[in-house]
Parts: sequence; C-alpha cells; structure tokens
Amino acid sequence: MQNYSGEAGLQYHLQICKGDVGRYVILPGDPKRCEKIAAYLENPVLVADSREYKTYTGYLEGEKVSVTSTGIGGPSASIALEELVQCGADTFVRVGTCGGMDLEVKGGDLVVATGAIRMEGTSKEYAPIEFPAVPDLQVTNALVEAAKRCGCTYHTGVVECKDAFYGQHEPETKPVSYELLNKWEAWLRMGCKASEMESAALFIVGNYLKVRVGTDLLVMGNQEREKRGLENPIVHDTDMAIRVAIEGIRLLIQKDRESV
Ligand SMILES: O=P(O)(O)O[C@H]1O[C@H](CO)[C@@H](O)[C@H]1O
Ligand SMILES: O=c1cc[nH]c(=O)[nH]1
Repeated sequence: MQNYSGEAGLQYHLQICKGDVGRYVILPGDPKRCEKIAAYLENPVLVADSREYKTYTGYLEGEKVSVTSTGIGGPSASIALEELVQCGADTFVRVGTCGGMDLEVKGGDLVVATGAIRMEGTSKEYAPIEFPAVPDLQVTNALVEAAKRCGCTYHTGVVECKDAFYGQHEPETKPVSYELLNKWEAWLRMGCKASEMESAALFIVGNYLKVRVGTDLLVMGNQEREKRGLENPIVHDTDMAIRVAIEGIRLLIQKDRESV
C-alpha cells in the first residue's frame, strides 16, 4: 500500500506504530471517553492524538491494554480497526452509547451485542450483505460475565447500525422516510434491542481480519418508550459500560493465559 505517513510502520490516521498499543484495545466512539477509560488502567500514557483518534496505553493484570477512540460511524471505525491490527492488536471491545428500541430496554441499562444489522455503508465495502455481522463469542461471553459481576441491568441481542443519526431520530423528515420507517418497524418486530453506528462495521472488519471484536453499550434513552408515553429516563453517564468493558478485558486476559 502507498505509505501516506512517510515513516515506516507509522499508521497514517492513528499515528501509532507497533509497540505503541497492546493486544487488547477498548474502542469508544467519543475521544473524550478515552481519558475516563484510561483512568481504569495502570500507568496510562497518551501515545497519540490524531483527528478523531486518541490512543492511550496502560496495563491491566500486567498486560498491555490500549484505548483508541473510533469517531462516529463505520468509515472511521474501520480505519481504526485496520490500523490497530497492523500494530499487533487482536482483541477489541467497543464501549459506546446507543438508543433503546425494544420496550424493555431503558435508559441506564446496558446492551451486549450478539449481532448487528448492516444498515450502514462501510461493511458493504468488505463483505456481501448476506454475511452476518456477528461479534466474537469469547469476547461476548466475557462481556456478559462482566455485566453480571458488575451487577448492572443488561440485555443481549441484535443492535441496528446506520449511518444517519437523524435518520434514526427524525425519519419522517427525510426524503426516504418510507424506507427508514418501514425498516425500523421490521427491526422492532425482530426484537432488535438498540440502535448505534459502529458495531456492524467493526464486526465485519473483525471477521475479515480474523481478530476478536465485541460490543457493550450504555442505553441513553428509548424513543419507542417515549412515543408510547412510557417512563423514559435519559442517561449520559457511561461509567458502568466502561467498567463492564474493563472487567471483560480482565476476564479475557485470564482466559487467554489459561489457554496457552
Ligand atoms: O457514544 P459512541 O461510542 O460515539 O456511539 C454512539 O454515539 C454516536 C452518535 O451520537 C455514534 O457514534 C453512536 O454509535
Ligand atoms: O439514539 C442513539 C443514541 C446513541 N447513538 C445512536 O446512534 N443513537
């Protein structure tokens, strides 16, 4: 590939090299979430800050663990994953926010994704649409176990990924409202838990690159509950989702050590 970075081994967008990151990487969307996550690591160091990609590296259980923000949407998330894998990372937990869809999913709950609807563009540039966007089973099991240990209310199930945030929240205002509304109704009928933007691309790129990817998400609110006049708490605090991701990584480190 053309070397845009000008320096051997330096990744063009993330501005990181081999050795800068650990095998395990936590992936928030928002760069501002990186500090909060890094605070759970031992001796965290900011290793790069480039575009929407901020990277910290520290330690958990004596193992190098990193945090890299992916920005919003599949295009930037896929770049982050590709460049992190080039630097030796192979296990990823996306820790993000989402909007609840299923009526049982309330603001403040967590969702651990068991699959993602590919209503975004990036994953289609990797794999035909028939290929499902599924997370790694070991990472997903670790996140479920972590959610239990953290004592939070969590749901497992399929999340919807799209490119237009306002297509989710104001579908009736869009020229293609007929398509957005009909598909949304189908996702609800299929029991989809929540809507967010990056997991489908991360799962598909993860499958392609043969690395492990899983997702846990804070539910910020639920527009379907709002629509029906049901109680609809709005929650912004991502701390529990972060703690679940950290505990999930700890469990994976332990399991990976046992299996060598
Ligand atoms: O909070 P993050 O991780 O950014 O995730 C969600 O928030 C953004 C939209 O507000 C999208 O990136 C969506 O997936
Ligand atoms: O409703 C929401 C909340 C977070 N992220 C989304 O994509 N949608």
